[in-house]
Amino acid sequence: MKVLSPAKINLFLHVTGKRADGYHDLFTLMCCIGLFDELTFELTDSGVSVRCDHSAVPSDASNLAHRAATLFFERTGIQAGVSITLVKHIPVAAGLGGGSSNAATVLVWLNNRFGRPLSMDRLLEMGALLGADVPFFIFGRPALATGIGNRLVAYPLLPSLPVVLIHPDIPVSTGDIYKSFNLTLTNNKKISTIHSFTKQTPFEFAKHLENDLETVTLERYPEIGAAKKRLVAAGARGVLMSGSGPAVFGVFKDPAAAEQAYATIPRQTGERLFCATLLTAGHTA
Ligand SMILES: C[C@@](CO)(OP(=O)(O)O)[C@H](O)COP(=O)(O)OP(=O)(O)OC[C@H]1O[C@@H](n2ccc(N)nc2=O)[C@H](O)[C@@H]1O
Ligand SMILES: Nc1ncnc2c1ncn2[C@@H]1O[C@H](COP(=O)(O)OP(=O)(O)O)[C@@H](O)[C@H]1O
Repeated sequence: MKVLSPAKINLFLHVTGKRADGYHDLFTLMCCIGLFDELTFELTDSGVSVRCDHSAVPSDASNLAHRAATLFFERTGIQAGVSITLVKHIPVAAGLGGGSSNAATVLVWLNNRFGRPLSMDRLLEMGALLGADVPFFIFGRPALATGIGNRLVAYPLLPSLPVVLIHPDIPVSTGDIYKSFNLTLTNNKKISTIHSFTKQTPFEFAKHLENDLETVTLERYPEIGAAKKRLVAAGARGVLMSGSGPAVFGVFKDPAAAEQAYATIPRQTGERLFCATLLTAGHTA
């Protein structure tokens, strides 16, 4: 049984506070895009195993797909196992949520396969134990997220536009970026502006695309700013880094403009480009 597991982008990401546990509170708009990993499931009598073709992704019990399946069997008490084959197409540690998406896909698939022993609320709770982005992928629709990214409200007003992604070949650790983030640099001006954006506010690409974590990454990795400039030069209506980076995306007015940009943007060594569409109608894991 083959299932697709999508990437996400953050159309805005505001860091609104730092919590006692070291995590950061966010206000972010997330949407899946049509760039997918592939998971194949085979049910077994017992045990969990994961095979993954990507050298930067573990195949042992630390793989997020493995952790998700183990958690599912532990929490439900179901006596069975699963063998998962994972083919990665989503760049790893890119700010595109690939591992979190895989974990969500596993939880939702197993839950459906075993007759839904877990409610949506339970699934969301379990997802949050695996990673801050996992609940969003379980939720499955464009969403405004608060808390550490786990309190979700559907956002229905995103137009289904195409994006071109550039993934510069730079290793970026989400934890490191948050650790270096200076809350006071970005926070003061914001709180009222941020809270005026609700699920009824139409999204304006010229106005709302903003990611506080760029204050860390653009300074540290000039390649990210340079990639944004190439997207602008190729005609993007707006450009932004996704999540903690290093992937950046440009939003284009139609598929032809995106394909033209994808074909003509000059590539740097090691970098990968992708064309994908915002999955505004949601996706099913
Ligand atoms: C930045 C975002 C935006 O969507 O995405 P990515 O760049 O990872 O895709 C998320 O906040 C990342 O979510 P996720 O990648 O699931 O984070 P986790 O594995 O839970 O956390 C990795 C580390 O980042 C820090 N962290 C994460 C989330 C958060 N709201 N505040 C934090 O300070 C913590 O130090 C944590 O140990
Ligand atoms: N199934 C998985 N897919 C991708 N990365 C995984 C997976 N399981 C564990 N990881 C690890 O999680 C880290 C973050 O990967 P990923 O989810 O792709 O990035 P991001 O947090 O930037 O969205 C990587 O260091 C990777 O080795």
